[in-house]
Amino acid sequence: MSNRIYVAIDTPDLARAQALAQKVRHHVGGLKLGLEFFCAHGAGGVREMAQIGLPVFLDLKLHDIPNTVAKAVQSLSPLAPAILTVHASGGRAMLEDAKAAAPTGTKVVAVTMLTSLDASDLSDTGVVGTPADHVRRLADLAAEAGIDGIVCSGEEVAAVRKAWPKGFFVVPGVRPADGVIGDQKRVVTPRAAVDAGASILVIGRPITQAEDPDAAARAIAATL
Ligand SMILES: O=c1ccn([C@@H]2O[C@H](COP(=O)(O)O)[C@@H](O)[C@H]2O)c(=O)[nH]1
Repeated sequence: MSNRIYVAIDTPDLARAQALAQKVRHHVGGLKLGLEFFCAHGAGGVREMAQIGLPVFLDLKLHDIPNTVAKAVQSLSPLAPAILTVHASGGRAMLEDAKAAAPTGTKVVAVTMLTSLDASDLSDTGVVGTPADHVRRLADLAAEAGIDGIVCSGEEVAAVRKAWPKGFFVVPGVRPADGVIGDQKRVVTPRAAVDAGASILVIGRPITQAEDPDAAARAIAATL
């Protein structure tokens, strides 16, 4: 893949989202639209952003009973996103039904453990074991369910790729060495994520909050 960076366009403002995407379009490989954007603009907003000409990653992290998730995936199908997320913890049947409902060209990837969580957060939710154990368990489940790949942090991706060489690994929680970490907890640099086996990197604020987003995207791309 020529450019592994998907820029997270996290804003409810359509004009700002379009302007940001236009600014960085030559130095990223795709646009990631999440809940903040989708709740404000829905399918129409996604279509507007698709006109920029980059692959669209719809990061809606669907998580519900299998029938509801499958119907949601069907409703999103006309948008033909390049990538769509569901939560791995929705379980085997939900993952299987989500994949079955998705268009052929859409990669369905399962979020394992959010990069904003650490070992202590995991324990707060009653999960026993380390983040690496938890991610590995959910990655195995996703692979068995026929999902295309997973979302995990750069700290786990090498181990899961070893067990699932053909998987598609999405890594958010990516920060340049001098970057502001903010609410993320399991963080690696862009270079470290790629070296560990990330298929694509999701990078938001280090680009979108930079004084010059295009220069920030270009500088990160140059490290890869
Ligand atoms: O585990 C996850 C899953 C998704 N995300 C999303 O990625 C971006 C990261 O934005 P930054 O500004 O680079 O922190 C954001 O849209 C999240 O919803 C994640 O961070 N971690």
